[in-house]
Amino acid sequence: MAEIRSERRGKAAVITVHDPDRRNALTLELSEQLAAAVDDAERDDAVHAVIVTGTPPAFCAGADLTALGEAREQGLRAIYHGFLAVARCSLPTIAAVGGAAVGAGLNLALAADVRIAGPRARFDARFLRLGIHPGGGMTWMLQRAIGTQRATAMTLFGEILDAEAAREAGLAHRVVDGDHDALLAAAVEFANGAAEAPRELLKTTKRTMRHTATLDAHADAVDAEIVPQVASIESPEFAARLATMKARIGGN
Ligand SMILES: C/C=C/C(=O)SCCNC(=O)CCNC(=O)[C@H](O)C(C)(C)COP(=O)(O)OP(=O)(O)OC[C@H]1O[C@@H](n2cnc3c(N)ncnc32)[C@H](O)[C@@H]1OP(=O)(O)O
Repeated sequence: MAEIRSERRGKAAVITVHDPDRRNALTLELSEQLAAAVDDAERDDAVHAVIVTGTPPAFCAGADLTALGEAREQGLRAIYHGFLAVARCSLPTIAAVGGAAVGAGLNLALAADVRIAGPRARFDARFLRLGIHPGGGMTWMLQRAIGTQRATAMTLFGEILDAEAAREAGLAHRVVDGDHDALLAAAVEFANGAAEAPRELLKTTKRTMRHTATLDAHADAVDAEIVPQVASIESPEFAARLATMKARIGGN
């Protein structure tokens, strides 16, 4: 049965698009469930990071082709609802890409902060070859992720990147050898890097990063960081951690 599966692994929420027989193609129902699963994870105070993946062999084959011909603005926006929830998630997000990420499936991968690829990952913009204009913010996300030249190669020239090419382009942060379990284990281990940080601080810092990425001047970034930085120094969480650190290094 096509469904979104959600589980907790330590402080990571693992959200899986599960419809392997149809290569995890996004229906309206799956997109709706995906958005709900991301919202659930954000509401769960035990969750510090969100991992999205697809049941092998594909990551996500994009929009459901059987319904795409009938889709108009509302339908398209409904398909995008799922990966846009990933894109606006306040917690750090990882896409564990084990197979083909095509069209809206590439968007789902791009919506995450970090992509970890398995050896069979393939990143395929596809839209134009299908005769459809890119949507869901792909032209924006892809240029931000890998720059205009590489984004143009994928979008206008149809270049498909395998795992290694994606890593070289900076589209994949890491490539992990092995099967889907190994990929997921690596994604969970990576997510553990966010487990020790205070949850609210993760969220504030992610918000700051989004903002400073839009700034031109270094000095404006210093200004943007100073208020949340002072707030963090005034927090009981910092006082406790500082005391622990001082005790460990032998200070007073
Ligand atoms: C607004 C958004 C627009 C977009 O997202 S544009 C992009 C739309 N997506 C596509 O064009 C991708 C189409 N699919 C593929 O290219 C391939 O598949 C894959 C590379 C993803 C995987 O290849 P392989 O592993 O060889 O699988 P297989 O034999 O092609 O397909 C297996 C079954 O999966 C169904 N399927 C695949 N993609 C979709 C889809 N996007 N929507 C609906 N069904 C899909 C097929 O039909 C078939 O089904 P059956 O076994 O019954 O013949």
